[in-house]
Amino acid sequence: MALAAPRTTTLTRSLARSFASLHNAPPAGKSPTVMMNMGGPATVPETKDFLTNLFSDGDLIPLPFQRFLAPFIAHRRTPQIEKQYTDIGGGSPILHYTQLQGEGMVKLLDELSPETAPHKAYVAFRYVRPMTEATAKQMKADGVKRAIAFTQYPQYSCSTTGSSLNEMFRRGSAGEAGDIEWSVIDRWGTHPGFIEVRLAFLVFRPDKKARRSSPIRFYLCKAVAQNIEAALAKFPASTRKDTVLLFSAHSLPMSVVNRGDPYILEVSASVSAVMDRLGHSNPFRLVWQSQVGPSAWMGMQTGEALKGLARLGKKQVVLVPIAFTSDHIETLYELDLEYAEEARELGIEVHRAESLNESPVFIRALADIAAQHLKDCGTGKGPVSTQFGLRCPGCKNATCGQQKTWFARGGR
Ligand SMILES: C=CC1=C(C)c2cc3[nH]c(cc4nc(cc5[nH]c(cc1n2)c(C)c5CCC(=O)O)C(CCC(=O)O)=C4C)c(C)c3C=C
Ligand code: FES
Ligand SMILES: [Fe+2]
Repeated sequence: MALAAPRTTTLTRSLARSFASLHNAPPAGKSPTVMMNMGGPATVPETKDFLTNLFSDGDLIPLPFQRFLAPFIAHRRTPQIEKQYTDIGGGSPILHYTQLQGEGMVKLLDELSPETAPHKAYVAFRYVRPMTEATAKQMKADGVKRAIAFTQYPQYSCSTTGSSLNEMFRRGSAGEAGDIEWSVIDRWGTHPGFIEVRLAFLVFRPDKKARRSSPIRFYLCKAVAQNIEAALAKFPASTRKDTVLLFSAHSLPMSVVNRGDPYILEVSASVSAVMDRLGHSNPFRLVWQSQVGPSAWMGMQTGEALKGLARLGKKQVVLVPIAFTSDHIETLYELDLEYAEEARELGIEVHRAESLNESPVFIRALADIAAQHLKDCGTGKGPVSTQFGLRCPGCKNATCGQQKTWFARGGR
């Protein structure tokens, strides 16, 4: 079902997924926006609940006797993961950055899309507070009538974005979020940008070169590329060009890849776009990290790749997290503490490209993506993308089908 032109407004966005609302402003005249993501334990004692919720999610990890096995596995894994969260400063910063990005985004959105202003960001996490259920109830209490489910995972996987949308579908179709008209921003790893919206900004940019190049095509990639350039600058100018860019993304089990999940392709497309933006200044590879459990996962593994590069005589590496927009245990612990240290022992100098975190370029990109989405909805392009409608050819999960139909009808 196509959405009508945005008359009033409610928008809600956040990081991993968000929801924006349009037509009728809620009672206080606010325009709610929700941002959705997996979340991480903000404090160490929340680790066990986080892991229990994560291992209970059949869309992420289908387990036999899941209700019993999930708490058991979580209990066994908790001490090790608690130690990791302690080592990175006492918890995951995902909530902090998601709130910050959401607030920054809606401020810009008020300027970019005044006809749907004022906008407000909600956060809906999958495994920790604020959980999707609680956010849905809050939106109902706030009287939200129109919302955008805005994934904060740039690249789509059914185990991440798909799982969050399934959960919002379960809550929404049960009436827990109230009577909301939904639309979805489902992926944006190489978002084409918003030519019209960007134009004013580009005209006033001091950087004339950028004005005629293509920041409007790869604005997100520009944000990533800036952080790579900053990391590259830490190497001596004489050897900088020999530095290997090692893009590292969370891996996927091969069972997920082999049922036709789009994530691997989409992460690859992001890497390709970033390298285009960098003018292919350096050699690069895309590798995969954070495998869990004994099954086969997508490789090559990041740790093995570093060992291989050392064997091949490489002396300089920039590690680039490419599939998540803020710091988390995989960047702060696995990349910074584990892999970087191992690499140094192997004789490689390693610097990590910073995560997007508070990057104003990135927050601007989020606002552009939402503004363009609202505009598209207003011109009858419909509440979901064309790609969103296609299930994985190997999908046997009935909820995926119901969820896609429900969102394609605007949450009806
Ligand atoms: C794009 C990002 C991610 C994908 C894809 C993904 C798939 C995926 N993850 C697991 C299992 C675990 N993931 C865990 C933590 C975790 N995962 C991501 C991102 C993606 N996961 C992040 C950002 C985090 C950390 C959150 C934080 O620190 O704030 C964990 C918990 C940690 C641990 O026990 O090692 C598990 C377990 C699977 C099975 C999977 C694909 C099916
Ligand atoms: S697993 Fe991909 S659509 Fe169901
Ligand atoms: Fe994960």
